[in-house]
Amino acid sequence: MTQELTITRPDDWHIHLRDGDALARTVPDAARQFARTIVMPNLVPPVMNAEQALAYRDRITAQIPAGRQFEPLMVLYLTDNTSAADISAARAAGVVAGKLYPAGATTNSDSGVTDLAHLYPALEAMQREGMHLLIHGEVTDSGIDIFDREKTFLERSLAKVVNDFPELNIVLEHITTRDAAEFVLAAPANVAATITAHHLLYNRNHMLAGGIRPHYYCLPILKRQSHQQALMAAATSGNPKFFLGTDSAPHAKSKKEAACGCAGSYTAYSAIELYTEAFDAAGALDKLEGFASHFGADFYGLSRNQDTITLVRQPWEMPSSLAYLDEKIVPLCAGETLNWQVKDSV
Ligand SMILES: NC(=O)N[C@@H](CC(=O)O)C(=O)O
Ligand SMILES: [Zn+2]
Ligand SMILES: [Zn+2]
Repeated sequence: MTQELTITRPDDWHIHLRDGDALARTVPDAARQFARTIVMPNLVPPVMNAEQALAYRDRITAQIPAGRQFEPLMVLYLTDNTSAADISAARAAGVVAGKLYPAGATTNSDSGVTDLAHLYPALEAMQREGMHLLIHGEVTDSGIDIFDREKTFLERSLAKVVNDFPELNIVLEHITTRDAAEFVLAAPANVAATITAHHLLYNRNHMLAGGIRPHYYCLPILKRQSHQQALMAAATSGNPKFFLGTDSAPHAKSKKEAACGCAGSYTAYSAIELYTEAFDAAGALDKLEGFASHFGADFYGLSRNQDTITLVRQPWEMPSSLAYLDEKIVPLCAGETLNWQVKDSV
């Protein structure tokens, strides 16, 4: 049995750090493991131009613990009104990607795109400037069952975007279905996907059987076990189209444990340990480094990290809650025993 595993330091290609006082929790948690993170722009109000992205980046970097190397990579929130000029200005400011939220699909997506046709000038500019397109891939049609919204998005929208922008680098974020994994596999090399730790470890039974467990509630929602298995197969396949994106999405305890709870699971506290747990269970620890530390950087055209982290098999208990804003947040796997731990990480 492997007792210790040293890998290139990983990056997180999809994270929600939030803003203001939340950054004191989220930035140190992420920086403990990751060298770089792709920072989601769904703030209130969203990060819609270069100036806002730069100001947000400064608020994040102010929270990096002394002595840590951590680079937030900024993302523009795309709206119906995002212009080619907005894209050029963002690119010039170092923004690496634009994020497509179909309006109403998820947390803070009200300003998102109502019709893809509105986005075509921005997508043309992104393709020209070499800026990546990141997608929350779900339809918002209330007539479509929530468990089918990702699959329907592939058919109704993604196929057309991939076809119309052959030079645009596209990341289908936080995939949750066999259909999405197959779509990405069949697509050209400019289409990739991130996979979360929770979609590898869990399926909808964990959320709904024997009681409703709100901390597993995230979007796109957990699917049936056969989809979980397909995601595990994709993540451990060694195919560089699939890489790590935690989608760690903090919501305070009272907002999760509520009659109408928020969508999002907080995994940043121990994300790499959760992924290691999943890869270990699949007997695929040798595939973790590519997925967590190489393929994302390669897809973004960035150099791989030079330093390493070491994971040790040493059981520990996830705290039942953590300080967050002026209350608490419940990390995924609260109170449970995890087998893997990052060595010397504090
Ligand atoms: N994943 C989630 O359930 N929630 C995310 C938004 C998102 O990534 O869709 C959030 O910002 O809370
Ligand atoms: Zn999303
Ligand atoms: Zn997200």
